[in-house]
Amino acid sequence: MVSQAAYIRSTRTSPKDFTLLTPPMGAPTETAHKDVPVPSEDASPKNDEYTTLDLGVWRVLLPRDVVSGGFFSATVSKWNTIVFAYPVVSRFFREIYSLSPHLVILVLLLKLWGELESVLMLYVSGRLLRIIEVGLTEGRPDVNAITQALVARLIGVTVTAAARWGREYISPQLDSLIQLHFEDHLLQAKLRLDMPTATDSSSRTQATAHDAESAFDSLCEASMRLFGLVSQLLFISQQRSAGALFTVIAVVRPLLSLFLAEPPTAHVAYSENASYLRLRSLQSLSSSYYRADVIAAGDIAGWITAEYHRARDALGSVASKDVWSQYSMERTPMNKILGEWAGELPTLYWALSAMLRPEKFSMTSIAILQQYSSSLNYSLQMLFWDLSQVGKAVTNIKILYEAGNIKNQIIDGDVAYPRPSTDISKGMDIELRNVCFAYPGEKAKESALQDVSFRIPVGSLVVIVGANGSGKSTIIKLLTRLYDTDSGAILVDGLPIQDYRLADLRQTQATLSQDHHLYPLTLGENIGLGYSEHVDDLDMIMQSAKDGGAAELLDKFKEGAQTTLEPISTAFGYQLDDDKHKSLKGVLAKLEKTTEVSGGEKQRLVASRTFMRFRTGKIKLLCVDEPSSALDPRGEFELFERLRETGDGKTMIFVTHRFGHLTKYADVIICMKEGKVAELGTHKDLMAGGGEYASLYNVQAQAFADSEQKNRDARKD
Ligand SMILES: Nc1ncnc2c1ncn2[C@@H]1O[C@H](COP(=O)(O)OP(=O)(O)OP(=O)(O)O)[C@@H](O)[C@H]1O
Repeated sequence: MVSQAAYIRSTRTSPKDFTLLTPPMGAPTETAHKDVPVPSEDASPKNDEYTTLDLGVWRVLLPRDVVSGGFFSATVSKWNTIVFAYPVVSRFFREIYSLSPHLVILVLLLKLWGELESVLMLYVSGRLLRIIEVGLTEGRPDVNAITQALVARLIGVTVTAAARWGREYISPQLDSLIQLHFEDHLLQAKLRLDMPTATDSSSRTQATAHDAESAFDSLCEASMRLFGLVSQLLFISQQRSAGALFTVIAVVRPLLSLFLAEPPTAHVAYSENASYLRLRSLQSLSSSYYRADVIAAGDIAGWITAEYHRARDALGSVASKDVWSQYSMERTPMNKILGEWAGELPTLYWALSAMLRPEKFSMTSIAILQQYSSSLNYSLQMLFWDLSQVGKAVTNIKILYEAGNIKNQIIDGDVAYPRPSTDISKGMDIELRNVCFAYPGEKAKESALQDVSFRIPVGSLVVIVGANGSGKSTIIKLLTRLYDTDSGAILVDGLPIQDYRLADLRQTQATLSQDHHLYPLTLGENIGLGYSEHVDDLDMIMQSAKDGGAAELLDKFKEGAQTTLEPISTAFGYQLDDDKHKSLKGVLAKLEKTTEVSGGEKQRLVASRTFMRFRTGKIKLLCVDEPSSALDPRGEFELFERLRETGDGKTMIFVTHRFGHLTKYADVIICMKEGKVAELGTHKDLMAGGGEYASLYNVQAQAFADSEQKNRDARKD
């Protein structure tokens, strides 16, 4: 543990001074620092609310209030956290109690017994020792009394073992109830998040349902432990052989350890050490994730190893052990020495008592006192540990409940869509006016869309083309309100898109892109969820599968639409030996197996979901974003034809790189370049213009011409 003095000193000196003045064991010396690129001061975040500390390769940011106030400030702040969190903690307990009152009461009673038992055992053991001592001094042991004490002890031990078994048996049932209850809470909280909020790490909830279970456990343990400790203190201070003075002496050591110990404080840690980061990157290249790439690259294993050794040499002796271990290292041996001295106080007490009042002392008294002091020491240490978990538990409970209140960045509108005056069977009228948009946290110099304007009349077929990164998909994401524009406006049927109720708007849109995934559900559900009210309608599902080109795929599987391709895997093995547990390993391999489909087959399933969506009869806008990269040419042709036929009369937007037959049907082609509309018009107009579109088209046309020429030459030969 870091001493309080060293801890406070770190706040008064610069991080660099701190490292030089009081290097922790194994911490870098200045020479070691020279071997590695030291991050410039400017690179570190600056803030009045925290101070920095360098620990090996790590830079640790510590909250200034805790650092300057040290232990007391940390304790007060923790206490405040707990007191102010009372309403939320009481809601937490009420909810858990309502899940199963009898289980909660039973678990609490069993925990309570665990604490009472330690006091009872102190009493019974002391009594047994005394009876034996009297018997030994008188040369006539009191067999009855000894037997009674032994039986009492045996009963106590038996009840304790039974209570422990009961707790182990019952607690998992309550834990599961708590976990499922809060999993449900988090499920709903997460499902209501919009795209920018869900992908924003600052608003993403860190709590898990498992935290609820641990929080309940920590809070109960801490309360019970406190009860147990108070009972022990009262019991020991009432004993003739101990008394109040001994009780105080016995708790000095654990109390001192609390003052000397570094309280676990909130902190942020990161490493900017280039050699360390390089080591981690190189080490990750051995993972299965990169296996295919590393193999495909030829023999780069030698290069990886050599680079790893170079980075390791450059890192030198700078400690890279985890932050917590380094943070917890003692700066001086004084704390340990003081702690050990304090631990000797009970011995000093009984040694002095034996010298000053020999008539009142015996070996039995010494043994009993030692029992008392070690019992108090243990209970206090455990209580401090439990209390240290209470702050974390309270914080986690607050995070769990706050997950339900996270504000979505996309604000819902209140106008119903479609408006009663519009024709429900027709498409959407769309206009973009000077739209600018940058993704949250985007690192590129230019934003994704800059001053984009165009109009798409009801029922048009629009094709958006352009180079990679030119902003095509971003337009689709704004039209489906996955994101909102930074400036400018998107008008839908003449009104700003933000005015409409999101749920209404989404009901009228169908999107198909290569970003869509298969759900870990049945194939039927994967298609049927395009129209959730008919998720079990097998006829409708099969018809949609036919439209999306997935009907043959469903036929391939024994269980047809009931097949689950990627079930959630729960199988795991533990300490399986290659030779001894061959059959078990075989079972595990079978359990882990998922049914694979090809990339094109996956795209057909996702497309079928879109066709299912059309069956709602509410779709007014179809957005198709390059969904056919893995489809064979016939598959792609058929998909586009069926989409065109199905969506006839609706507004349709296709994003594509392939200048195939779609462009010839297009009412308008929008050609994007570097986030701006470069050109807009029909295929004929744009070809005649000889601009960006014509140049992209000609590259593909040339490739076709070349391959045709090759074929002709080959036939001649
Ligand atoms: N989630 C994101 N976060 C940050 N930047 C993004 C994100 N998605 C896209 N971008 C950036 O926005 C710009 C436009 O991307 P967009 O996906 O719209 O291009 P695109 O024309 O569809 O490209 P492609 O043809 O490769 O699919 C690119 O510079 C891209 O790097």
